[in-house]
Amino acid sequence: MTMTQSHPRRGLLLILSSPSGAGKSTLARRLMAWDTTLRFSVSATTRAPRPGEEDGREYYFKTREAFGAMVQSGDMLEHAEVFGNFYGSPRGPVEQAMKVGRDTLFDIDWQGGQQIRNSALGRDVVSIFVLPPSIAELESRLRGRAQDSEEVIAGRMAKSQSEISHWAEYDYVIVNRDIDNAFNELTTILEAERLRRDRQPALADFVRGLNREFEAR
Ligand SMILES: Nc1nc2c(ncn2[C@@H]2O[C@H](COP(=O)(O)OP(=O)(O)O)[C@@H](O)[C@H]2O)c(=O)[nH]1
Ligand SMILES: Nc1ncnc2c1ncn2[C@@H]1O[C@H](COP(=O)(O)OP(=O)(O)O)[C@@H](O)[C@H]1O
Repeated sequence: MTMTQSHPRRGLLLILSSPSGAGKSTLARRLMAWDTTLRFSVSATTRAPRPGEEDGREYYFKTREAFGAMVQSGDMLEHAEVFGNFYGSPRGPVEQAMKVGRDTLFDIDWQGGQQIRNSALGRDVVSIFVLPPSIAELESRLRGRAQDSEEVIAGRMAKSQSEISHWAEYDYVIVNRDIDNAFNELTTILEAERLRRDRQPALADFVRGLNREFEAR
C-alpha cells in the first residue's frame, strides 16, 4: 500500500500575523507566487477597500449586516474586531482544502490565530509572527505604503505595541529587516513543517516495525 492510501495527508494551516506595516501581506504575496499549491484564505471584512484592492481577491468586502449574518450562521472559522472593523475567515474553503491535503495561508491578527489554534483544527496550525526591525521603520513603512490617512496610521501605530506583545504565542518569529532574508526564513519554515507532516505517518509505521522486532526476540 502506498503512503498516501494508508495515510491521507492533512493540510497545514499557516498563520501569519504582525503589527500592521511589518510586511506580512508582502510576505504572503511572495509565498503565494512561490508555491501555487498554497491556498490563500480570503477574509471577509467590513473595512472599505483600499485603492487597487478587489472584492474576492484581497478581501470579501461586506456590510456589517452581511458580516454579522455570516457569523450567526457559523460560516466563520474565526472572527475578530481589529482597528474598529470586523474581519473573519470563511470556514468552507478551509475545510475543503484540508480535505484534499492542501495547505492554507492566513493573514490574520493574534485574536484569529488564537481562535484557530484553540479549535479542532489546532493541531494542523503552524503560526508565524512577523516583527519590524524597529518602531521607526514600522512607522515609515506604514507611511510609505501611502494607502491610509494620517489618522488611520496613528491608530495602527498606537495598537502596534499591544499586537507585538503576543509574539510568544507563535511557533516562529521572523524579523523582517531585509525582505529577501525574511522570505527565505518563511520558505524554510514551510518546507521543514511539510517534511515533518509528511514523515510522521511513515515514522509511526517504522516504529511499529521496531516494536514487532522487539516482540519477536
Ligand atoms: N482575526 C482576523 N484578523 C484578520 C483577518 N483578515 C485580516 N485580519 C487582520 O486585520 C488587520 C488589518 O488588516 P488590513 O485592514 O488589511 O490592514 P494591514 O494589515 O495594515 O494591511 C491585520 O492584522 C490583519 O492580519 C481575519 O479574517 N481575521
Ligand atoms: N523588508 C522590508 N523592507 C522595506 N520595506 C518593506 C519590507 N517589507 C515590507 N515593506 C513595505 O512596507 C509596507 C508595509 O508592508 P505590508 O506587507 O503592506 O504590511 P502588513 O501587511 O504587515 O500591514 C509596504 O509598502 C511594503 O512594500
